[in-house]
This record gives sequence, structure tokens and C-alpha cells, in this order.
Amino acid sequence: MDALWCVIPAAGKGVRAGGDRPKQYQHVAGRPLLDHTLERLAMHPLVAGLMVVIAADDTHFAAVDHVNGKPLLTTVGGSERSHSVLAGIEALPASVAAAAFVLVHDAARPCVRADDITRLVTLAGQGEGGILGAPLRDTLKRADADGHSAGTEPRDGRWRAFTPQMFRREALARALRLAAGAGIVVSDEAMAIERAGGKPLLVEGAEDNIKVTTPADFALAEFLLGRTR
Ligand SMILES: Nc1ccn([C@@H]2O[C@H](COP(=O)(O)OP(=O)(O)OP(=O)(O)O)[C@@H](O)[C@H]2O)c(=O)n1
Ligand SMILES: C[C@](O)(CO)[C@H](O)COP(=O)(O)O
Repeated sequence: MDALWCVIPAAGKGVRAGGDRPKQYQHVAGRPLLDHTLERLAMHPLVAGLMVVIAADDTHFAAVDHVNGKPLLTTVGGSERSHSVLAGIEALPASVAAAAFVLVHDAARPCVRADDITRLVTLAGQGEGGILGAPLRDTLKRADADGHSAGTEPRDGRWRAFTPQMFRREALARALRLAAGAGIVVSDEAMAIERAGGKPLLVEGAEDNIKVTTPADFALAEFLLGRTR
């Protein structure tokens, strides 16, 4: 499998995280969250380059053109994550063929494991792409307006979706444009592919591939990043 370019959506506001700057620029283990994510991706032998998607009014991004010897490009994102991902896909170098697989990985997921990326690329690359995720392991409740359980949802066959998500460049761009054209805001790349008739492979990854979303997640990310194994 040839090395793949990775699109990193990093144009969010981080509203749920709070803080004096978007969460991707808040420090974890002494460095901006985004730096951890970019370094982890750039260290992977199957990653060819990084396309970081930043907000039009971003004043925090530290402009660099390489990370760990891998080229780093930037482009401006949009109002929704899916818009940012499409912008990143469209801004990839012309050398990235239409049929080439690309990875999409949240800037807010700094703890992704290298062997999970390898397994995703290896397994999902045998078909038309796929995603990292994990089967639901907790009982799932449906909440009512008063914060009480209104019932228990079926758990069998339910997975949590993580990133990276890996699809062919043009197929993903087409699916994202289709969803946007229908006024649908997809919450991940796989949703766009599913709507377009695709069947993304589910590849089980480590549950510690957390998405830093709320203030409490920063301490967990700090612990996970500080692990020696
Ligand atoms: N318009 C957007 C919205 C989100 N993202 C990115 O998509 C990833 C996952 O999104 P999420 O965790 O929801 O980040 P935010 O949208 O920033 O968080 P919030 O919803 O709390 O504002 C993040 O790396 C975020 O920077 C993006 O590139 N463009
Ligand atoms: C893409 C994603 O991380 C998969 O779980 C998730 O859908 C992002 O959702 P968010 O609301 O944009 O954080």
C-alpha cells in the first residue's frame, strides 16, 4: 500500500471544551493538542503528508511546512466539520490520484495508536475503505426531556465511530458534495459514503483513541499521552 495523505480537520471552535482558544490549540502535556496529533500522524510510515484544515480567522496555527519530514499543507475550512473535510480533500496536491485512498483524522484525537492506523489501512484498503471504531460496551439509554431514562436502546451491532476514516479521494469528495447538496450535515465521512451507497468496513481500534471534546477530556488525554506503552 502506498503512503497516504491525511486530512486533519482543525477548524472547529471547541465550544464544548471552553477555554481561551479553540481546544486544538490548548496545551496537553506541555504542547498544543494539534501538535500531538500531527506528530503522531507524521511519525507513521504509511502517512505521506498532512493537509491541516484551519479556520479562516485562525490566529493560533504555527505555520510549518514539514512535520517529521512529512510535508504539511494548510487550507481553510468551513462552518461544519464535513465542509472542512471536503475543503481539505479538494486542496490535496494534484499528485494525489482520484482513486488514491486518503485518511481523515480529527485534530482532537491525539492518542490514536500507530498499529490501529496500520490495521485500518491494511484491512480497509482491501476494499473501498473503512473506519476505526469500537462496539458499544455500555447499555444505551434514551433520555427524555426531564433527564430520565425513557427506555433502553438495542446495543447489538452498534459501534462508536472514531477516526481515521479512510476512503478514495474522489469517491469521498463526491459523497460529501452529494450530502452537502442535499442539505445534510454528515457527522463523519462514513455517513456520506453510506448515503452514497457504500459500505465502509468497521475496523476495531483501541478505546483510548479519545476525541477531546469537554474540559474533563484534557486530563485523560494528558494521562494517555504520558503513557510509556
Ligand atoms: N467546522 C468545523 C468543525 C469541526 N472541525 C474539526 O473536526 C474535529 C471534530 O469536531 P469536534 O470535536 O466537534 O470539534 P469542534 O467542532 O471544535 O467542537 P464543538 O462542537 O464543541 O465546538 C475537530 O478537530 C474540529 O477542529 C472542523 O475542522 N471544522
Ligand atoms: C468524526 C467523529 O469524530 C466520529 O466519531 C465525530 O462524528 C465528530 O463529531 P463532532 O460532533 O464533530 O465532534
